[in-house]
Amino acid sequence: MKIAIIAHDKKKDDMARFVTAYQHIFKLHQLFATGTTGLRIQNETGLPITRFQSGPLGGDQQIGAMIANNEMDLVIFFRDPLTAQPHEPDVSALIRLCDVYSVPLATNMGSAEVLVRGLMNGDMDWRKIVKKEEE
Ligand SMILES: O=C(CO)COP(=O)(O)O
Repeated sequence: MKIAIIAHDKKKDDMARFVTAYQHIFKLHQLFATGTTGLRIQNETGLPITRFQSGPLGGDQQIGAMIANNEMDLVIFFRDPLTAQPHEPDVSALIRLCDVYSVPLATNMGSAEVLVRGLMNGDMDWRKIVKKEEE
């Protein structure tokens, strides 16, 4: 599965801990991330990650493009709901595209736990069928 990992600055510590805790699962999948989040995760876990631009420089939109092309299976996006982001429209657009394409999205650690455990149990296998139908 292709998984996008994104965290706003105040949530990057949480994301680093989360990916480290579940690296036995993440290492079985293809990881993508916005620039700064990806670098941090790469440095802390050693997992291979395709990194896009930093979020404010277009990284959210690059991940959004993958969603629109049905190339992303799961998005884990630890948003900071207490800090205004200069690229808030990009953040909203990414979340909107997840809803448009029914791509599972976790915006906090509580829901991310459920999705990653679901991934481990094969609950996300329906994505393979969706992708085959598109071919
Ligand atoms: O701003 C972000 C998502 O909206 C995250 O971008 P970085 O991973 O580059 O900090």
